[in-house]
Amino acid sequence: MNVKDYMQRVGQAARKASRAIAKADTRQKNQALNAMADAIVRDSTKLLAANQQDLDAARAAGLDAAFIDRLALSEATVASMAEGLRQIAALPDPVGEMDDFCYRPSGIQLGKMRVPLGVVGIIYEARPNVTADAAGLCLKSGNATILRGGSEAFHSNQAIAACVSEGLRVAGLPAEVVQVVETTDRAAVGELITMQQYVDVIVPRGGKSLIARISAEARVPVIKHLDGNCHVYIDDTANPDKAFNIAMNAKTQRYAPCNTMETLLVHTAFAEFILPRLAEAYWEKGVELRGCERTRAILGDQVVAATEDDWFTEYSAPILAIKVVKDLDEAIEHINHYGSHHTDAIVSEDYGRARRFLREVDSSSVMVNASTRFADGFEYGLGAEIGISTDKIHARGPVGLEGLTSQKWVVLGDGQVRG
Ligand SMILES: NC(=O)C1=CN([C@@H]2O[C@H](COP(=O)(O)OP(=O)(O)OC[C@H]3O[C@@H](n4cnc5c(N)ncnc54)[C@H](OP(=O)(O)O)[C@@H]3O)[C@@H](O)[C@H]2O)C=CC1
Ligand SMILES: N[C@@H](CCC(=O)OP(=O)(O)O)C(=O)O
Repeated sequence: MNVKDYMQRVGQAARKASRAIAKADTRQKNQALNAMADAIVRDSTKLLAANQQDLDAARAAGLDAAFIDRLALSEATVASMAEGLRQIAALPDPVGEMDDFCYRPSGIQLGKMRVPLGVVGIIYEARPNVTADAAGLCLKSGNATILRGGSEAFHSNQAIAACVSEGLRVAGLPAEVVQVVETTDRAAVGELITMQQYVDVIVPRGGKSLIARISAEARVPVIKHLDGNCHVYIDDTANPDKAFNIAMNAKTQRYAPCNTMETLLVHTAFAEFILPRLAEAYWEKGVELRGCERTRAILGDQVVAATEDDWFTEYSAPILAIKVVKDLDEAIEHINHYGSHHTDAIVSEDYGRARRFLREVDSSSVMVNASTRFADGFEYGLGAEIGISTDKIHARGPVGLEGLTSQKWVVLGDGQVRG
């Protein structure tokens, strides 16, 4: 396959399809979403067989447990993919919503209309459910999409793509509204991020290697969905049970997701009290601890000495960095310096400190007395999510339908001219 020619054809077709989907009515889009869900349920055996092919290859390649966990489909996850599409169908259609109308002194009436972005290219990890979620959200928000999932999920993604195509066909929409790239060649990513004439925005979901390439080569606007180096800061006013439960859940509920805590910060006046209880529970779950000098003084040599690199690291694994900090200022400074502007939480009963944390930590979700694992489109009531934007533009944090649209100005007059 000549990847350049192939991607040019994909881009051209997406641009054409974006015009059709932008004007499709809500009933037609919902029909497509429900038909996709029906096809996924009907073809679940085929989807699981395709996924098994991917899993066998991933295991043979020695990929780790967290990776396999992301890649694996089960009857339950296939059912929830279909359910996700039905939930997207049930959400209000944002396209064409008009608001903020007012009269200007000139007599014109001014407001805003919500519109699709156009063609959205999404590059994501080997997690097959993203194919269905992203296809559904882009469709409902009136966008055409080009999906490039992780190569290890190739067979699963192609099987899901067949169900998506069927849904589009049943609703009489062009098949090119959702295209799943049919090659694992990374040259396709290079094309996707430079086709300004066909692609309006790129959503890269991934880690360091993807970030490096996007930063160096992208010519299309980007909404970055990058790594999650998330923190929990336990203040000395924290309720001990809340602190314990949140710190455990944020690290151990699942190790791979980007909203999992990677560094725990603890106020110096609370460290001797809370750290031994936490460490025991982490060790029981097999979590390796890497700590600053003070942490090691409290917990002993079983804690590996943390290096400067640890504070920057997203382990995506049962490893946790721990740092004892002097006060809230040091915690905020640490998070803003070493973090990835994804999701950070404070555990505190002090209203003023909690408010400062919310205001001063520069991350897409800031939380008080809650686990970072809540940073998720479904948990936030968006139905599903494209991912978690670590950018600062209109789409920040979990991105759903609204994040896939923008607004244009609408002017209503009855003959006014500018004097
Ligand atoms: N903010 C968010 O919403 C999310 C963030 N993430 C982050 O993603 C990371 C985990 O995912 P991981 O599996 O490591 O993801 P990777 O970054 O390895 O891969 C993600 C996608 O990017 C592609 N890719 C990676 N490097 C390149 C490159 N140099 N050129 C072209 N394509 C490239 C991959 O393709 P290929 O298959 O060829 O490797 C894959 O499709 C973590 O850091 C996690 O926090 C994950 C999910 C959501
Ligand atoms: N928002 C999702 C996580 C998204 C994400 O991080 O994906 P991944 O890194 O592939 O596990 C959740 O909370 O499960």
